[in-house]
Amino acid sequence: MILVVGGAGYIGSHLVKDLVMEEDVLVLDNLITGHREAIDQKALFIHGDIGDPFVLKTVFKNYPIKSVMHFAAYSLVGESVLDPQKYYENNVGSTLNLLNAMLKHNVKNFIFSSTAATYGIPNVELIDETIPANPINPYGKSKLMIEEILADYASAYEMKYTILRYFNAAGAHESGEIGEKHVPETHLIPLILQHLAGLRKNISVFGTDYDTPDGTCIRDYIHVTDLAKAHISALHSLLNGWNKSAVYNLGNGQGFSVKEVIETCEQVTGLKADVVYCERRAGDPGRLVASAEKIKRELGWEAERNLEQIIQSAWKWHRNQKY
Ligand SMILES: NC(=O)c1ccc[n+]([C@@H]2O[C@H](COP(=O)([O-])OP(=O)(O)OC[C@H]3O[C@@H](n4cnc5c(N)ncnc54)[C@H](O)[C@@H]3O)[C@@H](O)[C@H]2O)c1
Ligand SMILES: O=c1ccn([C@@H]2O[C@H](COP(=O)(O)OP(=O)(O)O[C@H]3O[C@H](CO)[C@H](O)[C@H](O)[C@H]3O)[C@@H](O)[C@H]2O)c(=O)[nH]1
Repeated sequence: MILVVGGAGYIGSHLVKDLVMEEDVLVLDNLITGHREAIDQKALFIHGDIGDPFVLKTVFKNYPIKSVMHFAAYSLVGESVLDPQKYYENNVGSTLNLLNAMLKHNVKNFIFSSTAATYGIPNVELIDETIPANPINPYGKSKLMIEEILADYASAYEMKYTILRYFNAAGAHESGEIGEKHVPETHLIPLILQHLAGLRKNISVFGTDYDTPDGTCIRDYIHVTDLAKAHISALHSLLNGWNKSAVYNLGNGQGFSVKEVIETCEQVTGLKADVVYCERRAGDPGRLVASAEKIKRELGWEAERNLEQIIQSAWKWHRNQKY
């Protein structure tokens, strides 16, 4: 059985929907930002918090967990600057509880949701895993702290881990049943689509003076189903002992500016966006694009869906929402 912590959230619920096809899955989630109805019915669900040692004891004593996938975290960069305590408590403190409970119950395989925010503002075209981590906000730092703890736990306690540093997750499940539902929503693609669906007056572009061809920020958007598939590859590799502990970027290797994303949303939907140009948002690097060559080389995974397919799947889901 695989324990998916945070499996009621956006990315976790997409992974669960695919993973239940091949494994028994137990979801542990406190539903603080997740949604009960997003959890596939074939998965078991425990409503609880990894900060609670009793919950962890119950889970690890009563279920034959062979591996843990850990999606649970707070992940709003701006909020992490205003309230770092909240981020270090949950993303570091509670995650440490989880790791220690795993050790106590002799569960040694761990897959961790990390982020491109660990790189900070690297001044390179393509970011590969040799670029030194240098996070510039408490969110990115909280993720890097766990990465470092994992390296120490792996050498001291034979824990095996895969760290997956996602770039910009987007898109929805092909079934149209689940999609990106953050409250509040801060991510670019869902905000544009909510605007085009008539739920927001306009879409803001944060900054037009970046050192990029059209002056707006460039990001690497990766389909949530491609992310789910990478987790399943990582799981196979850990369970079959194919690979050592490792850190991998997950991206498409292609960058799109904010303006290009808006244009692609317009093309996909056939609707015209009302765009408002604003000041830069604090802490946004101008360009973040992954090299995902390492995971392709070592695990054979690569992203299969492009920006247009990401937006098409997201739009299919948005149109069915009753807000
Ligand atoms: N969305 C992105 O673009 C992106 C990019 C890089 C990394 N990530 C990371 O991926 C992971 C998932 O992101 P998401 O967008 O699906 O977020 P999300 O908020 O939708 O999902 C997080 C889930 O974890 C649960 N949770 C939080 N704290 C918990 C706790 N202490 N105990 C139990 N459950 C808890 C929440 O209720 C929620 O269901 C996060 O770790 C995030 O930092 C996301
Ligand atoms: O209304 C908006 C919202 C966003 N943007 C811009 O669109 C780009 C993408 O912004 P998102 O908020 O969608 O995503 P981020 O790149 O800020 O952050 C995402 O990727 C990061 C790593 O790169 C972290 O992991 C983080 O958790 C995850 O949400 C940025 O340039 C942002 O300035 C706008 O112009 N207008």
